[in-house]
Amino acid sequence: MEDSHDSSITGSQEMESIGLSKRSGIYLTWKDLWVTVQDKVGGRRPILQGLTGCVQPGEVLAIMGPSGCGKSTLLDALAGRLDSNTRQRGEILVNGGRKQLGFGTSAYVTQDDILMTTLTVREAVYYSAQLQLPDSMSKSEKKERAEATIKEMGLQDAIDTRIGGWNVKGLSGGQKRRVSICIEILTRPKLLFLDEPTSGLDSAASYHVMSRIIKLAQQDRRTVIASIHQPSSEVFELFHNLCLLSSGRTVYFGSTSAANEFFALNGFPCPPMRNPSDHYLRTINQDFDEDIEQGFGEKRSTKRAITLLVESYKSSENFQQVQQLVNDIRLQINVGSVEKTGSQKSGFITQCLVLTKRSFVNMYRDPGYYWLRFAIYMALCLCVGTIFYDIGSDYGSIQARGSVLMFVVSFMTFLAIGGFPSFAEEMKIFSRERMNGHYGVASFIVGNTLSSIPYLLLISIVPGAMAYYLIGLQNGISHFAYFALMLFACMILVESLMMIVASAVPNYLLGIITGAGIQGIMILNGGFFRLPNDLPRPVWKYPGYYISFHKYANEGFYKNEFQGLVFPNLQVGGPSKITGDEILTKYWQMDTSFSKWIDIAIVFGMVIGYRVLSFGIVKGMEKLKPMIRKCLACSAKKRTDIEDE
Ligand SMILES: Nc1ncnc2c1ncn2[C@@H]1O[C@H](COP(=O)(O)OP(=O)(O)OP(=O)(O)O)[C@@H](O)[C@H]1O
Repeated sequence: MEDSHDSSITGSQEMESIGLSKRSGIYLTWKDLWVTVQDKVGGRRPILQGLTGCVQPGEVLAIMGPSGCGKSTLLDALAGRLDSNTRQRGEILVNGGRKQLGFGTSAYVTQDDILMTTLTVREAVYYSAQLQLPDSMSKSEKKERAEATIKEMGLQDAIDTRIGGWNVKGLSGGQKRRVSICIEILTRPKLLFLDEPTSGLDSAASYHVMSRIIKLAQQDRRTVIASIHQPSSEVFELFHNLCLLSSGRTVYFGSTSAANEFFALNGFPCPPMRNPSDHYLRTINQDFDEDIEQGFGEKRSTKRAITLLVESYKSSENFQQVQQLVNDIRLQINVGSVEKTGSQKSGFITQCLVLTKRSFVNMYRDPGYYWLRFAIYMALCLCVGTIFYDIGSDYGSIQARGSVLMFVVSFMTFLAIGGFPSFAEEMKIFSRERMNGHYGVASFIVGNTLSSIPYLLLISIVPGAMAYYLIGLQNGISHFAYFALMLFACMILVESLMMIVASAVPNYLLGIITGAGIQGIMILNGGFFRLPNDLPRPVWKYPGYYISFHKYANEGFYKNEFQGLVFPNLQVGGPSKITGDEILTKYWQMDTSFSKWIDIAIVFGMVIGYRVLSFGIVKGMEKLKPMIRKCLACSAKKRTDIEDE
């Protein structure tokens, strides 16, 4: 049976091999592609083992195989998105050259639907259109493109339905999948990667979605690669070529129509009335190793069946043809010919405005972002206001004022951490959109900052006023204005701190713990629990004291409250009255040589510093990841060369 392998594949491929250089579109080839990860004992475990293949304009390639066989890894490797802990070896060429796939050239639809759950389908796609499509397109053109794409994906009936999340039931899983696809095909990219585009869709929806994607591919000679789990026979037939993997090895690469013949000739004919793709997957799934029925009533173990098929493919004429085609593409395609379809994206100002608006709407609709916090602040301020009600101006009120202000600086600002889960969700969306090049890091930071200002102002003013006037802190609107402004500055600072944490620690539970820990240290260093002069002095006071924003916030709040007031002095032997300035220097050991406005300016300066730092971290990570991967690939290559010698 094995002798007949070559002849079984001959003639089954309908790949182009002549006149490639005259063709437009994207030719993607990969040759001897290996991807490895570190295993538990310090060695390297291969995920992809020497894969070779190609995909051409107008074609849709299906990557299939059992769960964990490396489908997503192959997609990620081809799209240049592998994790930094993986190492890649082999050659991936775009139109015959080592080109970076940029915005407008390629798009990637991830397996998880990371969408803004508070938006409707129309809003999600339209905001995305505004971000991705160039400023040269009018608003109405962008709207039209968004609506046409929604229609293409069969979502017109759900157009005004919210995507839905933990608090609101919205779209079904399959509809969310289609929204994700809509967003990525808005720019009509020349190369499209789809990770499980039909997961969660029923067979009719899968068919319609895939046939629309295939139409898109053929319309403008787009190149499409999709990993797919369990296509129905109708969907399977839509694909032009199939890359069948098992444990990172190629079992079959060639036209979908010839796969049946390949399996039959190797002794695994597809039984009548069975979906061919189900048959292939069952034949090569070794997770539940069972005997596979071979032709003529014979049975073989799955492992043996896979080895046989892999070896058979390697020695087949089909494999030679694929290699030949990969070489032809490399030699004939003009390296510089990567066309960019929508390479022009919206400008910085448009991105900032759209992101501000989108984020503002999301914050308004997501109760977990600010509204819950607003309610808690109201309750807290009512509590603080009643506990410290009408604080008076006797000697005992000095300590009480200090305590209540410290509570405001530490706990009330600490609570800003509560919005972190919602913020982490927004960061996930940012990461997906950023990976696909929809907009820049700076636009995101500006958008997030501007959209949060109205909510933070509201929280500082309304509950703040309730607490301020119930307690009876220093009279005068300018004093209250300073109090509210400093509270606002502290809250936006904590949010900026959490932005840094989220850039470095994307998991929100870990993020909350990290953020809470950092704030705990800062509170301790703020100069209240241990007065400034009593702090240890390794070099110049305790360094944490200067880094902690609580120091400046405390100073600002205290100066605002105490300066201008006079209290009776009950200390034996002292004068009968004590001024606010004396309290600041003697009791609280604060530096009064500069004004409270300097303190607030320092806090606002820290806000800017923190936001710039998060920009730097995100940018740095983006730059660092490819560098690390490049270095690792180089060292892996050197090691292999040495081993070969
Ligand atoms: N960055 C990584 N670090 C460690 N292991 C990884 C990494 N990426 C992938 N793997 C492992 O490689 C194997 C293949 O993973 P991959 O996600 O590519 O499979 P898949 O075929 O897409 O699976 P599924 O169909 O279930 O999504 C899995 O065992 C996975 O755990």
